[in-house]
Amino acid sequence: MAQKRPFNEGKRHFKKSKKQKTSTATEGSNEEVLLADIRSLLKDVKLSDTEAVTGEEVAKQLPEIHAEVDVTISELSSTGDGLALEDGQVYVIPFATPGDVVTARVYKHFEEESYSLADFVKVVKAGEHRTEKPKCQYFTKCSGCQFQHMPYSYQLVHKRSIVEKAYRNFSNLPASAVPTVGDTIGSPLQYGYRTKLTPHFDGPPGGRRDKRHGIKVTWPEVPPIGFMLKGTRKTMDIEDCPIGTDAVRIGMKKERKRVSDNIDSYQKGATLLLRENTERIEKVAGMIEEDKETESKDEVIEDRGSFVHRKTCITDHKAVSTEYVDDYRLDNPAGAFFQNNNSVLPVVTQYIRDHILEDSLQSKEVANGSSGSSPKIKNMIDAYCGSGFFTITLSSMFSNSIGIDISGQSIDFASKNAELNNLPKEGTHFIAADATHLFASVDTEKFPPAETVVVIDPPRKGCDEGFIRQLLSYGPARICYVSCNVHTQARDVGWIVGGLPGSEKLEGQYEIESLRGFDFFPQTSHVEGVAILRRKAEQGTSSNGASVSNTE
Ligand SMILES: C[S@@+](CC[C@H](N)C(=O)[O-])C[C@H]1O[C@@H](n2cnc3c(N)ncnc32)[C@H](O)[C@@H]1O
Repeated sequence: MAQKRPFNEGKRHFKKSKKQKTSTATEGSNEEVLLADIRSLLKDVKLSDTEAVTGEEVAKQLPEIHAEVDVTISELSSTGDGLALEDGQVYVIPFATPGDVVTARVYKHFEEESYSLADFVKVVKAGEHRTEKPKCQYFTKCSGCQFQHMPYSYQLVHKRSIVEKAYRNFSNLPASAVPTVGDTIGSPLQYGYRTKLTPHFDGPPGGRRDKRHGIKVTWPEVPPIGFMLKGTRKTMDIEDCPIGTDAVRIGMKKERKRVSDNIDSYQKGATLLLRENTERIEKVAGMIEEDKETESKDEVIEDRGSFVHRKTCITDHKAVSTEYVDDYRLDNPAGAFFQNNNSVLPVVTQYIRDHILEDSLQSKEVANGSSGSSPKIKNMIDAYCGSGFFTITLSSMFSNSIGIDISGQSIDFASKNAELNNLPKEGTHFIAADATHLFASVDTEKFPPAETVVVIDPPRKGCDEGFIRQLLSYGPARICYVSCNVHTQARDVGWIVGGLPGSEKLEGQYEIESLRGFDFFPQTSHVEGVAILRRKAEQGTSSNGASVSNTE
């Protein structure tokens, strides 16, 4: 049992501060995001009396490494950790909530940056947001989830603040340029939502050396198969993961058994794929009851109105997985990127449909049922399109679309998906290339910027400057930027609105119309950001491109 010890008690647990090298954070990384939160928490801390008197920085007394301290959590960081401020040092402790008093075991000091990393040991006194019984037996050990002990409503409130802070800390924009962040839209499923899990196992001790020397690798025992043990590089054994869908959880049990039974056939560690696959069958009377009776242990039957969804788990990276978003069918290479929370996808696509044209002449016409002139925005460019998720689910709104993705395999599937969903061939095109080459391929006669919306959904690192520069030169009427990393999204949106360094003439063309998070990842600290931007009206022109008279 960890010993309870109030913070700062007992000198033997403290050591003199030594200068340590500061972390080398990259843009949008966890370290950088955490540092921004730490700096803002420290900002209000006044200099200690001694510092004020001597003008010298006095070496701080910090707990010895591995010492246990009791601290009070004052806030949650954007990385999902509890932050406690004690004597000018911030303690970063996972699995804690604001108001908690927790015992934590310190394992690393960053003295220049005035923060320390610590493992969560136990709750001494629960804060008001620690109300939920975690559904997973591995919670606080596995590194996958951070929030199972918090009510879902509070998770959403916290995720809104993550979006707010991202734009405050990383967009470089004045507060006046950032609209009020909307409430986070929740996921219909808060557990049982992940359609893909990738547990792994490590090779046996000495396995690499044996392999190098041509010796057959031997396994003294079946290794732990699961996810990372929090705060370590070790894999922990995980039998079940309640954020996975039922089909994926069934697959996990089967795969674990298969690997255990065949461990000697592996020469090294491996990552396993568990990807849900859906077969949609038209429902006939009595089918559900019949299917439930004959339902095998490997499948899950779901009643979807006029259809039945038969769900199974794919483990072969090269197989094709199918899922449905509303009535759109999306096929994908099972091992390639596809959104992981199917339950929230109809919600986000409907939101984008409702807002992508807002404020334009077109949306007013649609709302009034009038159609004096032809709709203004007719085209969509889907940058970082993967297997065409946005092109396909938004296709009813546009007559022309073009998608680009660096993965040739995803582009092949995007074309197949367009066909599967009956998108018009002449109006739908996909290119396999780096997104930076996108605008060179866009025919501005077919895609006039004033009649085009660009949807951007890049990987976590965001877009690069080259892409943003070309986007600004092209100048579409509207931009919808979707991202699983709101920090790099904030940086990129900052460039789009405020201009890139050295591109002064492209500054100030855009304004942010709306910003909000969607909870694609319940129980974790991740949030998906959706930012809608519009091109500002040029002088003498309204935002919808119509001429504006200067006379009343
Ligand atoms: C977050 S995924 C989005 C995919 C798709 N929009 C969806 O929702 O399924 C990001 C995509 O960016 C692609 N990608 C990564 N780097 C790229 C680049 N430099 N140019 C174009 N596509 C890129 C990846 O292949 C991946 O499909």
